[in-house]
Amino acid sequence: MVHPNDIVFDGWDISSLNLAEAMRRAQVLDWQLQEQLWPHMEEMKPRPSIYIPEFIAANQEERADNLIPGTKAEQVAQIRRDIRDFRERSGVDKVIVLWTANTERFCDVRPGLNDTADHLLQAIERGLEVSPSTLFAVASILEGCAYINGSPQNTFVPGAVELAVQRGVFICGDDFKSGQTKLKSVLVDFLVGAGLKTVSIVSYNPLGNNDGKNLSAPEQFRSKEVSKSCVVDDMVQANPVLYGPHEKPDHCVVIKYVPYVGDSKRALDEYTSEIMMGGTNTIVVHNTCEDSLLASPIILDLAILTELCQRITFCTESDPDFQGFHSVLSIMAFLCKAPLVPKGTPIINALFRQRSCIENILRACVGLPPQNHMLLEHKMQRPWLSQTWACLAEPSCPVSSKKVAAQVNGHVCPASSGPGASHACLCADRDK
Ligand SMILES: O=P([O-])([O-])O[C@@H]1[C@@H](O)[C@H](O)[C@@H](O)[C@H](O)[C@@H]1O
Repeated sequence: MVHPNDIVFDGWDISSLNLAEAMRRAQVLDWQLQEQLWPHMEEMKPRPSIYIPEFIAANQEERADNLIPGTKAEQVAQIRRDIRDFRERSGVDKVIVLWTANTERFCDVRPGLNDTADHLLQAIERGLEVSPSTLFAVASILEGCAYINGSPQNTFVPGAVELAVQRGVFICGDDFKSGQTKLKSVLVDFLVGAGLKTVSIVSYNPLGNNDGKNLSAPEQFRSKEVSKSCVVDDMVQANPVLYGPHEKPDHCVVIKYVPYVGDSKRALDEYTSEIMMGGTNTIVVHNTCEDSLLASPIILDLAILTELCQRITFCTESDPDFQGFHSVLSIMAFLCKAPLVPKGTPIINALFRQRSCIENILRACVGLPPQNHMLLEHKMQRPWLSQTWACLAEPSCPVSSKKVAAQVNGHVCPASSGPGASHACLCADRDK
C-alpha cells in the first residue's frame, strides 16, 4: 500500500491515478480523513474515458491520460462492454450512469445530425459531431441504464431523448444545483413571492478547482452561464402582476478561475429589487460553497431517487391503468440547475416547489395524502371531525373527484379511513 505521505504533489505524474491519488490531488478532504479513506480508495481505478479535445478547454489536455481509443462507434461499443463488465463483476442488479465530468461546450443541434434517434446513431457511426457525454448517454441507454447529466451542456440532444423514450430508459439532468444557484432558486422565489420586484441579479464565482480551470474557456463557460441564468425564469413569469409579458431581471453570471481558493468556491451575489414609492431593496450575499462536498450528496440522491423511480408506478382518474414515469425524469428538478422536462411541460425552478413534488410523490407511495399546508382542520369554526377526512377513502369520494394511486414494486398502498387518508391520493383538490 502506498501511503499518502509517500506521494509528492508537486511535479505529480498524473498518468493513471487511482482514486486515492486523485483524492490527494483534489485537496478537498481533510488530511486525517484522506488517511482513513486511502486503503478503500487505492484499489479503485477509473476506467478509460473519451476525450474529444474540441469539447472541453484546451487546458485539460495534460489530464486526459486514460483514454478509450478508436472511432466514436468503437468508443460507444467499449463503454457498453464496460457497463456490462461492471454489472457482472460487481454483482449489482442495476447500473445507473452519472456524468460528473468536465463541462463541455454546447453541441450543434441540426436536422439530420441529432434531431432523431436514428440520425444520432448514424452520426456516431459516421464520426460526426457528437459530444463525449452524449456518447456515454447513448451507450447507457442502449444498455438499458438510466443516465444522469450532472454538467450543464446539452448532452440530451433531441435524438438522445427520443432514444431514451423508445427504450423506456430514464434520463435526467442537467447540472447539479449545489451552491449559488440553489440559494438563488430560494431567494428569488422569496423576493418575487413577497412582492419585491427583482430587477437585477449579479453573481460572481471565483473558483480554483479543475472545474474552474475548464470553465475559464469561453465556450465551456457559456454552457454554465446558460444553466445558471435560466434559474429565475419561471418565478418571474409566474408573477404577471410584477412583470410584463417579456420583462425579466438583468441577470449577469461571472465565473473566474482563481487557483488559490481551490474547491472553496466563493459565490458573491447582489439582488436588487424595486419596492413601493420608488424605493429599492438590495441583498448582498457572500457564500463559501465547498464545491465538491456540496455536489457529492446530490450525486448520491440522484442515483438513489432514480433507482426508486424505476420501481414506482401510478395511475390517475383519467388514466386508471398503472404506468411508470416518463423517460425524462423531471422530478429530479430539485437537484438540477436546468431541469430537463418532457417536451411541452412546465419547468419549475423554485426549490421548495421542486421539493414538494418529490415529497408528495413519496407520500403517495406510502399511502399518505399530499402535503398542501392548508391545515383546514385547524382553521374550522366547528370542532374538527375525523369523518370529514374518512370520506376521501376509495371507492368514491364526495369531496374530490380527482384521485391518483401509487404503487412501489407492485404493492398498491392501501386505502384507509384515518385522518387525511385516501387511496395514496395525489389529488391536489382533496381539501376542497
Ligand atoms: O451550483 P452553483 O454554485 O450555482 O454553481 C457552481 C458553479 O458556479 C461552479 O462554476 C461549478 O464549479 C460548480 O460545480 C457549480 O456548478
